[in-house]
Amino acid sequence: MDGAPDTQPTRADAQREAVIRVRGLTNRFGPQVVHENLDLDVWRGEVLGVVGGSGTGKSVLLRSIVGLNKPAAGSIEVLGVDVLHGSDADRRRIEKSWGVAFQYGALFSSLTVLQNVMAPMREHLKLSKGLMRALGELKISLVGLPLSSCNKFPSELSGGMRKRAALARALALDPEIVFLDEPTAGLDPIGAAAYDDLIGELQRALGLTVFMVTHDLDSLYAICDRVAVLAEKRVLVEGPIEKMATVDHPWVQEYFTGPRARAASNKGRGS
Ligand SMILES: Nc1ncnc2c1ncn2[C@@H]1O[C@H](COP(=O)(O)OP(=O)(O)OP(=O)(O)O)[C@@H](O)[C@H]1O
Repeated sequence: MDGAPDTQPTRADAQREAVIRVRGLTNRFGPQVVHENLDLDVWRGEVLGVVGGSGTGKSVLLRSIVGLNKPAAGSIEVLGVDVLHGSDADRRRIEKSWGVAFQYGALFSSLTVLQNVMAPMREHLKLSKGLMRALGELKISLVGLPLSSCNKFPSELSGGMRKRAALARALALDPEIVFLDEPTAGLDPIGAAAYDDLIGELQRALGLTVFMVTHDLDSLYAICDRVAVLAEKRVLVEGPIEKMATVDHPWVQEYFTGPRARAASNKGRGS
């Protein structure tokens, strides 16, 4: 490994549309530098898996893109809008184009599932209550939750159901891009596989672009079109998962060629 980022644009890249374009991103917390000069493109319609060791800044990257963390330097464009310096109107417009499901759901605990899903509609759309309710129920069905869960509070749901409810809320405004932070963390293997299937199905049916922070090798093999590895404060390497085993870097080697990776790879190929 010569240490150079393996992110040189190819001719195929030039033909794809970057719905997210991150350039020269630097994030610091006091003396700690989390990202330094990080570049990343996310292509329309892909499922991108963002991986890396603990503390490499996967969540900080996600939070920077959706405007919840102010970087020290760099630029971030989502659907052509400058997320860091755009006008308030641009920001509101762009916020309607994405949905975010955080690791622990981050649902409003005092609202029911349906009220949670309706919350972004109340904020961004001028719709009658009846219409919001109908759309909310539709999103709840779409993620495979029974309609009986509409009137439950988050504390009355299982962990897996909470994740689905968070996904329903992320889909509330018919977004083009969905951000998922460790969507299968804490789920049992069957629940995690079912959640992966759901994401894959929704991505295809709705034409979503999915930015997924994950540690889950099964998810990477099952649904990700491309993987971006965060290491050494930047995107060290990106590309199809098959490429990762050839990358000469200790963390990448350990992660992508260990026994868990081999098992996930076999599962992903259906063998
Ligand atoms: N608001 C903050 N204030 C100070 N430090 C922070 C803040 N947010 C994140 N950090 C630090 O930035 C680093 C990257 O955090 P981040 O949560 O992005 O890591 P991660 O790659 O998602 O890790 P994990 O896989 O363990 O979830 C960590 O060292 C974390 O402590």
